Amino acid sequence: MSAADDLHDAAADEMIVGCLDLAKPRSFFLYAGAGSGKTRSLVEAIRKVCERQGRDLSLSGQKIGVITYTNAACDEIKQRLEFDPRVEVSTIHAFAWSLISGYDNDIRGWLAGRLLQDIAELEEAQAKGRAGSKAAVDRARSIESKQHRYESLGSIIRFVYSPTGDNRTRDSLSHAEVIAMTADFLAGKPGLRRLLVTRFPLLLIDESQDTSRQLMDVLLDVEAVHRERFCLGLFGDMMQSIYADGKERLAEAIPEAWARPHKRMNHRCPTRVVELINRVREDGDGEQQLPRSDAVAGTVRLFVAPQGANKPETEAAVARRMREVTGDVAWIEDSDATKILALEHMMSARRFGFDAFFGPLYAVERIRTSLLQGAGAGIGFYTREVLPLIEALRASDRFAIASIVRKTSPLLDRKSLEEAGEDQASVLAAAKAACDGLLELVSGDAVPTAREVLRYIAEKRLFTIPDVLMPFVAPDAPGEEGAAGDEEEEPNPKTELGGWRQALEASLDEIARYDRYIQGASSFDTHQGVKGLEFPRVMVIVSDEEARGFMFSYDKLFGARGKSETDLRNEAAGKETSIDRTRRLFYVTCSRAERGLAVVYYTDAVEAARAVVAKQGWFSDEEIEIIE
Ligand SMILES: Nc1ncnc2c1ncn2[C@@H]1O[C@H](COP(=O)(O)OP(=O)(O)OP(=O)(O)O)[C@@H](O)[C@H]1O
Repeated sequence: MSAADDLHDAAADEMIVGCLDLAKPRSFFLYAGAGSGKTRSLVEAIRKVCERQGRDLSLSGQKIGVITYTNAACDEIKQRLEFDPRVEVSTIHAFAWSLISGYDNDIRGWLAGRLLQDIAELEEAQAKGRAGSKAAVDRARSIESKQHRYESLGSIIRFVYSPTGDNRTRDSLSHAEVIAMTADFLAGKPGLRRLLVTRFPLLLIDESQDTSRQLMDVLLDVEAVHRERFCLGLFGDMMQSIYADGKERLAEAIPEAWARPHKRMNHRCPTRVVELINRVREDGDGEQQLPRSDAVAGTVRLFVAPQGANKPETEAAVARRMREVTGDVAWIEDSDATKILALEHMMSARRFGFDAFFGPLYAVERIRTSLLQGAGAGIGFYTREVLPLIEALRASDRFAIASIVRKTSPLLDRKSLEEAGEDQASVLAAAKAACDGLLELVSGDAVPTAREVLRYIAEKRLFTIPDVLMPFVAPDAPGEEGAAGDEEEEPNPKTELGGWRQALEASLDEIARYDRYIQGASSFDTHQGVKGLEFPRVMVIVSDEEARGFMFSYDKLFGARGKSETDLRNEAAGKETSIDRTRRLFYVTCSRAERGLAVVYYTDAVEAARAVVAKQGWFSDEEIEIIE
């Protein structure tokens, strides 16, 4: 270990600690690339503040607030701070809810307005659409469900929300609602702003490049109004902004008055990888990093393969070649030791066989982020209730079965048991019969579709059906499917309803595979899944054809294809282009590597691609190989 390297960016850390002064707070925006130890800086700065001003915090009952991107990051930081009670670490959702929970009348009013607006929009679409079509039936059901929720608002005394779990009952709020509501309340209620800055005079946000733009905008406003007594500290890296709901051009929105600490050393990557990511970043914001003086040299290779190649075989050949080049046998002998990163989720979905479920939902912009996080009531219904129950049933794990069913099944809720009175045995028998039937349904030769399972569960009342899935509980009325040749109005696949309608036709197995993927339990992953993580060996798969090319283009990033008219238009208007997005994805994935990095580039014209990549200079001639 080189102590000088450890201390290379000490000035930035000192600046951050200086900003976190309760008596004279100053907001800051940390500028630092991959592997620069941002999380470490955050934890160390908080430790110092607690040492110096912890007593003041305890006396005033104030706290240092830390907002993380994932629950895993939240737990990690809490642990590293030894669960210090003066620090409140939470995800953005939990943080937002901690601010607004209890304001039930305001929540009711906000929801009423939102539901009426949604209903009006659906009715307008209904008036324009074709009566009797699938889309019209879905819309009618959605209107009915929203109307029902609207009517029940008056009877709700206390709204509930669970940042980690799933909201199911009529008094519960969704993730998106809590975020939108908090942003609106903070914007319109000066009292709530004051409460925020009094409770959390120091508020730090990790991965701020991907924090919901609605909340980021309003927090920047709060900071501007309460600058004298509030420090907003933003940690993150704009080059690693990979979710669509983050605030674009956050760095440019930072006020002059803020401090801008800067970290330059990369503590994670080998020298060769640092060189590569510096080149990738050159045309982005130009930020350049230094490798540690004790960093290993590391190995980087770009393998060019034809688009029509057998992909699993090609990738196995790449691993063999990496073993040869590096002498590191783990490339092939330990399949879990290499992280294979598809830059686009659909590529993973096709490889793992969960695309029929994932594809239609992924196409719906509004729910994309929660889909990738495995969140949302519809997803949770399957991944946190149905699948665990089936697993427990298959294992005949009576304890697990009972605990899952007891937790959320309406069959066994207090009301049902009370109503049954003396006859509770029959209620339990009904639950058992429902479980046995479910096991039978999923044990046949043909795996049932997600919708078949949904309908079974609704019929037996085994679990409460979340609102989003309610329209699919009843069978489609005759004619809804649309006779052959009939020009029925198709449900709009861009809507949540249209997405779910298609996704539910996938087999239940697909949802199980989707779940494993989202949990990071496979050796495959993507940039989203590996955010903040590091691995010894990384294989990055890039393939425009597979990635469908509408959001990203590696051919353009590597220079094999010219910019489109849209790219040029966006560039001229100062807007983000597909090349910018692709560059950030590539940066995130490459910068995870601690030793070896293999990039597998599938393309139509192998020789031509090799020539342009060599000309671009990111990889040397020796580092580029063609795999036939
Ligand atoms: N000052 C330091 N001295 C030694 N090691 C460090 C230092 N700072 C960070 N590290 C190590 O470098 C690696 C990267 O740190 P960390 O994950 O905090 O970086 P990051 O900036 O959050 O990365 P990214 O943005 O790429 O996710 C970790 O293994 C961490 O332990």
